[in-house]
Amino acid sequence: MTQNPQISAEPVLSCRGLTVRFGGLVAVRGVDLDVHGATIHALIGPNGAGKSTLINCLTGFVKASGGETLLAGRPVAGKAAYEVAELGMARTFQNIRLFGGMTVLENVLVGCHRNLERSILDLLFRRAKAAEEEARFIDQARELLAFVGLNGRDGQLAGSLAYGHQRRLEIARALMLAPSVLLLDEPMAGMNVVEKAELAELISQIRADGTAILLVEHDVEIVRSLSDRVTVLHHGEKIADGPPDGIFADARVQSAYLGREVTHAEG
Ligand SMILES: Nc1ncnc2c1ncn2[C@@H]1O[C@H](COP(=O)(O)OP(=O)(O)OP(=O)(O)O)[C@@H](O)[C@H]1O
Repeated sequence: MTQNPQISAEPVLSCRGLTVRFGGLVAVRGVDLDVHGATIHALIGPNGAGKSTLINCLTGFVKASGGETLLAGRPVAGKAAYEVAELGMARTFQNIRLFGGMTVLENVLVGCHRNLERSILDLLFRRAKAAEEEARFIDQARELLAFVGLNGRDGQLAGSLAYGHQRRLEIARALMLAPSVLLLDEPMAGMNVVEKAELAELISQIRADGTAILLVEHDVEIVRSLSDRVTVLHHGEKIADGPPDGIFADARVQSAYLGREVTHAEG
C-alpha cells in the first residue's frame, strides 16, 4: 500500500461510543471509529456483525441509540439522511438503488437534486442563470460518468446497464455530492474477479482525490490489498482496528471472521 501524502492528520469522520438498538437487540455497541481523508478504511466482520447498521446510522438512515458522530468536526446526530449527505457524507447501498426507468445521466443528476430544485425556481425567476447552472451540473455529471468508466452511456436507461456498470453508476451519483466521506456498502458483491479488480482501481482513484472511503467488504484479499486501515466488528462490537497486515494476524479476528472463511474454503 502506498501512503498518500494527502492523508488528513485529523479524522474527517469520527464516532465515539456509537450504539444502535433494535428493541432488545444491540446491533452496534459502543463503537469508536476514525476515518481519515485520502484513505480507504475497510469495515469487516461476519454476517450480522453490524456493518450495515453502522453505515446506516452514520448516514442518518437509522437513529443512534447512543454515542456521537462528527463529520469534519460537526455533529451529525439526529440529522436526516439528506442533511448528512449535504454535510459531505455520500453512500451507496448493499442492494443497488437506481431509477431503472431513468437515463444514466438523470440518475447522476439525482445526486444533486436539491440544487436542481433550486434551479427549477431559478427557471421561473432567473431563467438565464438557471440554464447556466443546469448546464454546469450536466457537464459535471458527464465528467463523473467518464471518471467511473461510463463514458457515452448518458442516454441509456439505467436498468439496461450490466450489473457492474450499475454499481459504477451508483458511485458516480454519490460523487455528485462532492463528498468528503464516501461509504460503500459491499460494492463488489456479485462481481467476478476482473470486475472486482477494476472497481478496486476506481476506488483507489477516488482515494487519490483526497476522499475518505469507508468500505464494507467481505473479500479478504480485496480488503488486504486495497485498504489502509481495517476495523473489525463482531456481534456489534469493535474487536480490532489497524493496518490490514496486523489485523489479519490477530487471533480474535481469525477466530471471529477468518475462521469462518477457512472453514468454508475447506468445506
Ligand atoms: N431494521 C432492523 N431491525 C431489527 N434488527 C435489525 C435491523 N437491521 C439489522 N438488524 C439486525 O442487526 C444485526 C446486525 O445486522 P447488519 O445487517 O448490520 O449486519 P452486517 O454486518 O451488515 O451483516 P451482513 O454482512 O450480512 O450484511 C443483525 O442481527 C440483524 O438481524
